[in-house]
Amino acid sequence: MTEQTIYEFIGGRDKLAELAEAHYRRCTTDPELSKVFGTTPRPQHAAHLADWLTEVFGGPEVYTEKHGGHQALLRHHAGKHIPEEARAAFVTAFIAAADEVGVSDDPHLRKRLVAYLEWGTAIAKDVSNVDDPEVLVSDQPVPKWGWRDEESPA
Ligand code: HEM
Repeated sequence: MTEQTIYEFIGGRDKLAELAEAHYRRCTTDPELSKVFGTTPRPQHAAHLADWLTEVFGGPEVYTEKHGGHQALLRHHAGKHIPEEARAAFVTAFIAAADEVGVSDDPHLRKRLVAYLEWGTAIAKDVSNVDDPEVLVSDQPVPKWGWRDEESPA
């Protein structure tokens, strides 16, 4: 039997879309996060985040097909100057959103989600200190995050 991907285990695109929406609501209302995200939601943000998460967690490669892949994601963070408090708040908000929308509390799933978030937010913070998006060049594919350490790029 083929092992389920994290994408399938969570509940596919619909659950990831719910999660992305709940997370993004927190980004524009949380005191630390709204310093970076602002308080006016951008209409496409949650859907694009859901596409990214879909691809990272082993679903269809929709972020690569529709939104420009890894390099595009890096460039979205250029010049945002993300402070450590906001990076940490992003992780906390994502897990709170997962609870809110009823993502499984399976301990291994939750461990892999936190590991992904810590890894991904550290990169976002790092590249956010680059002001010119053109400087951020990547020929890497969108990372895939599996159930085991050796199945992830960290
Ligand atoms: C795992 C880590 C992260 C992922 C997967 C992620 C994902 C994304 C995506 C998909 C976009 C593009 C949205 C669009 O196309 O409209 C984006 C933009 C953005 N991200 Fe992130 N992000 C991460 C970490 C962070 C962190 C830690 C912060 C700040 C605390 C942050 C702040 C922003 C901002 C300010 C934008 C651009 C403005 C906007 O679209 O609302 N991101 N991010």
